[in-house]
Amino acid sequence: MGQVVTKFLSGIVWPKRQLAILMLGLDNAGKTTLLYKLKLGEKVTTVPTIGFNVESIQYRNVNFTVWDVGGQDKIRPLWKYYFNNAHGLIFVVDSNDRERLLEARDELQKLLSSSDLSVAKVLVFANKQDLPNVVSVAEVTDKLGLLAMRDPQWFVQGCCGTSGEGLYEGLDWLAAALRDAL
Ligand SMILES: Nc1nc2c(ncn2[C@@H]2O[C@H](COP(=O)(O)OP(=O)(O)OP(=O)(O)O)[C@@H](O)[C@H]2O)c(=O)[nH]1
Ligand SMILES: [Mg+2]
Repeated sequence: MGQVVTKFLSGIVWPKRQLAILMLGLDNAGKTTLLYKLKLGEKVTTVPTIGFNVESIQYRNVNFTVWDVGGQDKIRPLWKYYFNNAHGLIFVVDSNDRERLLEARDELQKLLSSSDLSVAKVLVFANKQDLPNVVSVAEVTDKLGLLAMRDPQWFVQGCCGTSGEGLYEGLDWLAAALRDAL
């Protein structure tokens, strides 16, 4: 009974914040893996996403609605249909895919220069940090051209979508950075 009352009261005193997050990145970056690690706490077997997945993730006092959209080059033109009302962007990079870091940079820069996407904050997940020949978080930051960018505010978090390492640190930054959003 006491627990029920406490839960009820905490809902009144600290209502849950709702944040809509768009998650994009090249194909094979690990977006869907990361989404379901956060949602289910386990590593799922994925297939390339044709279309999107959407899940709500409760973390601390925030309800994140995360839209994970397929990243294959042929379907990237569809990203713009998901821009509406996103508070923040999560851009996922395969840190083990050196050859495609420039392609990732081009896609990210295109997104951020689009007048249709008006996100205030960008969290970059430098994913697959468990692999042996991975590019460091500092190098990912440099290669994506972020150092010269002030607006929107960004943060790069190293992570491993399969083990979950780093994922909640990223969400902590996003929740704090978007504190005034809603
Ligand atoms: N070693 C390692 N593999 C990962 C990690 N995250 C994802 N993967 C693997 O990378 C592959 C692609 O993952 P997905 O989550 O399907 O990639 P995606 O970004 O959703 O790809 P699209 O849907 O095509 O845009 C899968 O085989 C995952 O198991 C990670 O942190 N480390
Ligand atoms: Mg996917």
